[in-house]
Amino acid sequence: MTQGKIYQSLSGFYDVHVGDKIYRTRARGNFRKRKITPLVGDDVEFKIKDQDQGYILKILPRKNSLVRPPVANIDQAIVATAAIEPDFSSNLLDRQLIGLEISRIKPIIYFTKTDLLTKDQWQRLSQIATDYRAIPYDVIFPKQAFDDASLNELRQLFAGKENVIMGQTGAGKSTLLNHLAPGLDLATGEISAALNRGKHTTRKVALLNVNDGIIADTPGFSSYDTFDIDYRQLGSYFPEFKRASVKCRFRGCAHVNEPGCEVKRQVSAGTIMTSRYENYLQLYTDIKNRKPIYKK
Ligand SMILES: Nc1nc2c(ncn2[C@@H]2O[C@H](COP(=O)(O)OP(=O)(O)OP(=O)(O)O)[C@@H](O)[C@H]2O)c(=O)[nH]1
Ligand SMILES: [Zn+2]
Repeated sequence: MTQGKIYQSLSGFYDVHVGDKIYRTRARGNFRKRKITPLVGDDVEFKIKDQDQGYILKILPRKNSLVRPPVANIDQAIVATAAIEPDFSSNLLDRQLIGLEISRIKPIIYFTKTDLLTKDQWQRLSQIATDYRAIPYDVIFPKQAFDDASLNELRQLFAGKENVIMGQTGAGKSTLLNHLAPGLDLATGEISAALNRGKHTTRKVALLNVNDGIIADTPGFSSYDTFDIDYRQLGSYFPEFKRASVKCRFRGCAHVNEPGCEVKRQVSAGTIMTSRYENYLQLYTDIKNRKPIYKK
């Protein structure tokens, strides 16, 4: 039996890396019966069949896993966030951040396409970056597209870790990775102007070795599922709400209609972003009113 890590998954095959060697494996039939799908990032035990082929026998316990993108054992996530083209969406960013908080994966927000901003847009977006930094999140807002300072900051943050890069289709994930590690030469796509939708250049999830770290490039997405959490827990996935809530008058304050709510006070005072609070209320209502999922 040999141990390795799944770097890539394609049509039922899993490429398992052991040092420099790659084995093309399949999962054994009983995984399917037990409804277990191996994920990119999984550490597995497998049996070598021929020289470079094999069967996965066992998936080792996962530290964590994400549904979208489907990866396992991730330390931190680079959230590629378009400043423009497509327009910055605080709702999309906050949803990604909440998903990561739920999975206990550290987010790093990287703004792309800051070079395309007009002066006014630049001021608005760089203020937004500052506000996210205060939450606090690691935020990289490049002065020039792919300047050395931003790339080096990112390289330092992800060295020695297992990372994932995520973000809306067309956000610039593959382009960013190509700048980080020019040897990768990943395909990138022009955004279709007519549809204003990305072309979905990246079709699969794959791990790449980049500057002493591992990174998963992932396909973009256009929508998000709602989260599998209790609506009363939602506030705890907003670090700045969680911090403020110790000063709310009521324990278990939902920060909606309660008097003496510190979160609402800080929204009025401008120390909590209004957009974050609005996104919170919207999600809170969505999750609260969600139809129960009946198990068959
Ligand atoms: N001006 C500018 N263009 C960028 C930047 N980043 C990406 N682009 C362009 O945006 C388009 C989409 O970039 P991709 O890297 O393919 O985007 P992606 O997020 O990997 O997209 P999917 O693979 O579909 O998920 C390409 O035409 C890139 O050249 C940037 O910082 N500045
Ligand atoms: Zn409150």
